[in-house]
Amino acid sequence: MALLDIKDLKVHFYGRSGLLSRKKKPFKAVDGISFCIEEGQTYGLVGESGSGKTTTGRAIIGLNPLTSGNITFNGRDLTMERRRGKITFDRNIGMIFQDPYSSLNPKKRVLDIVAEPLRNFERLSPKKELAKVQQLLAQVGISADSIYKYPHEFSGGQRQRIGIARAIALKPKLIIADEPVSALDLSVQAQVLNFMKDIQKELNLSYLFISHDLGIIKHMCDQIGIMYRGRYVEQGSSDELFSNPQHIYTKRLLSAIPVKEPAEREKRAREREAIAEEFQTSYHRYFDQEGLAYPLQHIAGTHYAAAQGTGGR
Ligand SMILES: Nc1ncnc2c1ncn2[C@@H]1O[C@H](COP(=O)(O)OP(=O)(O)OP(=O)(O)O)[C@@H](O)[C@H]1O
Repeated sequence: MALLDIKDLKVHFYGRSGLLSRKKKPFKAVDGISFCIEEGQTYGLVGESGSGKTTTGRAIIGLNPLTSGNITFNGRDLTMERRRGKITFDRNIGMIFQDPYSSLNPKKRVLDIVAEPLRNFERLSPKKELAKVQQLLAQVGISADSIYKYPHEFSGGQRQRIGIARAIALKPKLIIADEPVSALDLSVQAQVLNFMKDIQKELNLSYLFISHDLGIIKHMCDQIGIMYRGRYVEQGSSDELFSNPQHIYTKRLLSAIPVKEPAEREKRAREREAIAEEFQTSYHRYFDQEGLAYPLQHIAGTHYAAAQGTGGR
């Protein structure tokens, strides 16, 4: 059984449709996505800004209410438990946020930041709590004497490590990492990503890795879902999606990845032109009149169709 099983997840926000209108029109931030994450694996959610990636992550962790759909995690139906008011947050799901500069409270010491989940879920004596925080900091490569410092005294990469220490404090099985390195310099990005991989092995963690950067997604993820305006256009293994994309939107995203070699750059520019032409001529096959991606079963031969047992390659 998968560690996390998401079925037909919908998160709609309600706002007024116009200044004079009383009718509330739903904004479908997430509109029926399904995927699974296996233990120890990394699942990447990719898409342009506003495609619904963060909303999906927040819904899974319990920060956004679901409109409909089901979340089964670690053998438990979280949707049902939340509906009955039994739980809001599951201690087995941690979160790493995008911006280590704003996600750590500047007024709190490292000790209080990292100890926060422990204080919410475990009642440790001050001595045990101190030892635990020191051990967590050692695990992420921050010296134990940093506990009384404040976030501004650290570099961006160090702050993200402190965020990771907080995320792993309760030994979660799943971490939702929402653009965890996009606010960092390129050289620091690689360090933090490799560190995330190391700690994944050490703790047998699964990641839901949210990013708009396909290069990073390729480096990190086993399975990938491509989102567009709240829906999936395609999902599959990292190898499949990068070597044989099916949906025109995926092809467009891939063709936009920068390349270093001048000869490759020319080839890529030609591919981009061909894809732009295909996009114009076959748009109706992939998108409805409002420009929304068709539910994927409608596209013959996609990875998604195969995964749903409704046909496919
Ligand atoms: N609480 C809310 N109320 C109304 N609309 C919202 C709310 N939260 C998110 N949205 C809208 O839902 C859409 C999806 O947002 P979301 O942040 O999930 O996208 P994203 O793919 O993560 O983009 P980004 O990479 O820019 O964070 C956006 O249009 C956003 O404005």
